[in-house]
Amino acid sequence: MSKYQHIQEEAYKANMELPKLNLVIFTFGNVSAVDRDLGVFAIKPSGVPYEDLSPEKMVIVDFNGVTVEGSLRPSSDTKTHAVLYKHWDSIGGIVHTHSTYATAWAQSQRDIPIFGTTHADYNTVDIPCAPPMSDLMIQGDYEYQTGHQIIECLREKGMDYKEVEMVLVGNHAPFTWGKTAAKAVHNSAVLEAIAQMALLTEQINPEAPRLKQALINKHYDRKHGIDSYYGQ
Ligand SMILES: O=C(CO)[C@@H](O)[C@@H](O)COP(=O)(O)O
Repeated sequence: MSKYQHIQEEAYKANMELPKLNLVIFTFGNVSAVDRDLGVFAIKPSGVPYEDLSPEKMVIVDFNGVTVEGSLRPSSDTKTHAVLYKHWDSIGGIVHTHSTYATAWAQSQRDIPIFGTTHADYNTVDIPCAPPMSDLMIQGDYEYQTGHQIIECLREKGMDYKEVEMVLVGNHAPFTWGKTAAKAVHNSAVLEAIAQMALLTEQINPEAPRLKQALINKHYDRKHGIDSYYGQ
């Protein structure tokens, strides 16, 4: 039994949720799960269809993106995951998809405006869209630079990765994260729903106003505040 079995199983289960939630077709995404004590994460092998996955096929990689265990090549996005784990020390899982609506906002290079309470249940701000990668970044260590582009985007906007657990990368697609791989998948599904609702909102009313601050605070706080009264 591998000493990495627990994160391989966590990553496997989380990856298998992506097609079930209609967040990917073919091999359009990847999930990873980290073990901070061991300094490694388990990630989907590159280009392997979801139906062919198993826990043992999850590749074990260190925070420099170097394979530690596994015979398959890890996801082509491995270095982006590695950079985020290295810089954000409380995240436990990362998801990358090309889910249709979130990706459409990313391709449009637009933050997703906070139009309604669904959005405010999860975030008090517009979902940030990082600028597209420069030629220099693309010609350099592209996936490593993508990680830094995400970190820099949140830093510039004064956002805390512990509060805003989702981002769009301009011209590319979304990345989400969370305390666990399952939470990161949950955040991907939430992001996709918010992205679809925001697009429809703008189509129905191109002048739709952003949600007023009192409602943003009310909805976020009743779910996440110290006086939260959401759920059991
Ligand atoms: O971003 C992309 C493709 O544009 C990749 O994330 C996607 O194809 C998944 O790649 P991997 O199979 O994880 O290497």
